[in-house]
Amino acid sequence: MKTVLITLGDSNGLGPELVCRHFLEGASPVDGRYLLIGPETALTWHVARLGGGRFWERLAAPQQAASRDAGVYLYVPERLEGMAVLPGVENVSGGLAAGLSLDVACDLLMGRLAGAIVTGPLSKLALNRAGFAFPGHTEFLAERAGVGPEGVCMHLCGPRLRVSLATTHPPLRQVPDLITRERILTCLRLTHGFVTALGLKTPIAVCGVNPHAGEGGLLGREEIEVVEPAMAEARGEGIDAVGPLPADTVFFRAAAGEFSAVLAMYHDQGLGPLKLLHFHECVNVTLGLPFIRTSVGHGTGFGLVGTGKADLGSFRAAVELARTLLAAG
Ligand SMILES: NC(=O)C1=CN([C@@H]2O[C@H](COP(=O)(O)OP(=O)(O)OC[C@H]3O[C@@H](n4cnc5c(N)ncnc54)[C@H](O)[C@@H]3O)[C@@H](O)[C@H]2O)C=CC1
Ligand SMILES: NCC(=O)COP(=O)(O)O
Repeated sequence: MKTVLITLGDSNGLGPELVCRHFLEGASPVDGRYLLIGPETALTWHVARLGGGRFWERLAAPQQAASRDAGVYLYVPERLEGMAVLPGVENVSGGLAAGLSLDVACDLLMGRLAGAIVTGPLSKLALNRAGFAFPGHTEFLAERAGVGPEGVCMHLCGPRLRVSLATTHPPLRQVPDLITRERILTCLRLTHGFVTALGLKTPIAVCGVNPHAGEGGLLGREEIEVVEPAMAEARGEGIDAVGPLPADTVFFRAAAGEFSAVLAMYHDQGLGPLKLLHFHECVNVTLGLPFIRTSVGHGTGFGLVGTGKADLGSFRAAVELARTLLAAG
């Protein structure tokens, strides 16, 4: 049995609350071995508010999980012991909790003491203010896994729409220069591998960079000079890729079932449509890592913490997908 790690993410964000609700409202007995990583104070705050009981067993060292039965375990990194939590408040402590927890998780994953990680949401700003110079989990995990940001592809999936991103979190001004032939090819290979593993056989659609996919060069030349050559190379490898297609209509077609996934060129081009359709059920998967990583599609939702209004769907879907991918080997 392989361990699934669950990092609480920002200790003041929605992560700890969703973890508590997932296990308190979930089926018993627990369907696998889970190791939670983060400050216990964040969990006890929510358990008290929710009126539940303690549902985890505390471990002195995270490596101990590997020899335990199915159940829910908790490891608290030393510096997070007894840490004060301020649910709903974005501060450096929340970023520190997220960063230190992720660090421990990476050691376990790279040491093959766990097979998958489900990450609770973190604040990119708080993470950086706490001294972790990464734009998000994706880049953090890629570096710690030794594949680097160029070796991974951010992918978010829901029941009808699946979207990969050619670029992750750069400022928009930098995007065109980061869309290279190699980058598109890497994302197409990784997306193809993922949709094939899901048993999907329809083509992958590739978005244009410019309005109307450049309109034959009239509205921009990236499609002709970069995207099309990369796609031709991908097709030579047996990847069924269609496009570049105008991004204003491709998602509508994909949601209707025409494509297995859409490769979008940048964050908001792909995630706006995805979240419009699947906000409460989508899962963020990092393709290209040597282990499985899934996450909620939403962020820290500071304003919702402790109100009881947060939807649990995306978190539940993230855990379920991690388990499915783990079972598939
Ligand atoms: N995987 C991760 O760690 C992610 C982290 N973030 C980070 O989260 C922070 C906050 O980002 P925002 O843009 O405000 O996005 P957000 O997803 O936290 O919030 C956007 C809107 O959705 C609502 N919302 C969020 N989660 C919800 C849930 N489970 N149920 C119902 N409503 C929910 C919020 O109340 C807000 O109105 C930022 O620092 C961002 O970078 C954002 C996305 C993913
Ligand atoms: N909008 C997706 C997102 O920001 C995910 O970031 P990451 O923390 O998973 O890298």
